[in-house]
Amino acid sequence: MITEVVPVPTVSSAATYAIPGLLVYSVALCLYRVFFHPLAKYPGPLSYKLSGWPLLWQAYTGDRHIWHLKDHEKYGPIVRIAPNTLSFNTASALSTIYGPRSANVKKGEWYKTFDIAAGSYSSFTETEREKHTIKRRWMSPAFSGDSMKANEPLIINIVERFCRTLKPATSGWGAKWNMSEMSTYLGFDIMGALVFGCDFKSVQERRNRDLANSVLPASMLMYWISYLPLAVLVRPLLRTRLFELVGGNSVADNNRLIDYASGQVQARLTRSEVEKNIAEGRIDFLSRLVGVEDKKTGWQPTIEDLGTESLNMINAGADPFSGVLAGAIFYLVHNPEALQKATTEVRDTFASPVEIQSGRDLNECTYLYACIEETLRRTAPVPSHLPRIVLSGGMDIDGEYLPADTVVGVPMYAIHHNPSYFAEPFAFRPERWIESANNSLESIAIARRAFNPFSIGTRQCIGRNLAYLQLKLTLAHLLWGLDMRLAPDGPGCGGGRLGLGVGREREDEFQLWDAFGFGRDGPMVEFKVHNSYEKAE
Ligand code: HEM
Repeated sequence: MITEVVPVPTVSSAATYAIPGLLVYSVALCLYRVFFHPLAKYPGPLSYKLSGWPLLWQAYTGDRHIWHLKDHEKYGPIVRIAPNTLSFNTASALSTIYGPRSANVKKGEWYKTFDIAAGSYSSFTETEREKHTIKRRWMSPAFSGDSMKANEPLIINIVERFCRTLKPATSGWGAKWNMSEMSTYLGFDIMGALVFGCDFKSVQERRNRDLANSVLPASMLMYWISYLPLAVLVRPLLRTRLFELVGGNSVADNNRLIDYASGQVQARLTRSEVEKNIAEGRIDFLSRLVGVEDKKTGWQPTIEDLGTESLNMINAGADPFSGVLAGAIFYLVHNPEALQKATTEVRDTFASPVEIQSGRDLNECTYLYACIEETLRRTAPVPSHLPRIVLSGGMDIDGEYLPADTVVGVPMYAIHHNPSYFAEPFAFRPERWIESANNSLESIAIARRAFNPFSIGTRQCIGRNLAYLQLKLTLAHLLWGLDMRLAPDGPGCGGGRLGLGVGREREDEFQLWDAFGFGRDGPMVEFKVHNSYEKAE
């Protein structure tokens, strides 16, 4: 009997077909992306049009915001920054994309990786609009005016402790402090107290600094990983040992933070426990969220929802505040005239530190407020895009029709340094926010339209008022009690310098390493006790 021999494909014969096939596919894809793609007509470097890898690299290095600014300077208000992504640098695009509830966009794929390791999406990363509306409703009471008022004494207490830690024991200038580090601990202590009701004292004691120090590296890691073209494949690996081995300390840190948050949730699992806590005066944000049912839909948070949300409040709440505080101190010590004006205003307004609290007097510190606004402009904590994806039906932005699935965004650092909205954008000028003979209401309104450190619209920061309160209270207490100056050997730390990288040359610019919350260092600052501080004690 003759048996028919069926040829078995060998590795080499498979490669004979696969390699040319892959080459043809790649060439066809490149040609399509450059010449036939719906975004083909928009300007941008060729490498951006071909693949998303340049964007990923920029996110990985922390330089993305600088690239966006440079690309807009070179190519104009609309730049194609990845095959499917457009960046806009106009106030009109900002309000079209992020402003109205009816805007035909939702949060992009990027968000689906950021905090999924904790088991659920938070109000920050939820991309589905209806689900987000429910979560936002759920969170709102924690951020209400009443809640702010109830929590203010707690914040003031932690801020006063912070000032006492920085205060030198003698009458001269004291030790130098790295204000990025100290602000990180302050931000963590405040959010730890508000969210979990825990007094970490990481400003004063080293024992809990590991947890505080893990927030930013974990966020920076997840920031660029979420831009991986195949991030969807990475998501299931995020909590595995393999990922810890590959990602190193930042992954381990992220996991430790997740475990801490879920431990706190476990401790409050029943509403009756929570009621007991509240009765005993423990009304932390987490306690407000446990066991609450959405009246309109009947939705109730799962354990994972609670864990992710509390983690999100630490990530989203602590670090942006800390970065902005360090930035404000950087700009004040580098701009003695502004420091002098803000200090005089605070000291003239308040006769003693107990008077420094929310209310009319604090609101009337207009120069202090202008310093905060100017810092938020220069050091927006999310310096690049908040990516939004166009939904079915497409949408018009700045007169351009964009089809569904296009990713769009306005990079904050670029628009905050756009001279069409901010004259001399690289100057620290709090005066630009105050009406005067040299600064009309109209030029302030133009600036305001492009100013969006907390984003705008339905997805804008829920902690905005809390963040302003924290910034005002901290700066007012610091300026009231202490004189501050750049440490004599401090120049160079925190600012730009030649050799630090393209766009990082300005010595008087606080350097940001792009992420959600940004990487930073310095300034190195010394403090001296102001007379009236001594009298008040
Ligand atoms: C200076 C301080 C802060 C800045 C500049 C800031 C900035 C932002 C920005 C730009 C967003 C929008 C993110 C996006 O669209 O992807 C956001 C969202 C958010 N922020 Fe803040 N933030 C600050 C402080 C806080 C604080 C203190 C909290 C309190 C927990 C907080 C909680 C949140 C939450 C929960 C979201 C998600 C909101 C939503 O999508 O509904 N942030 N923040």
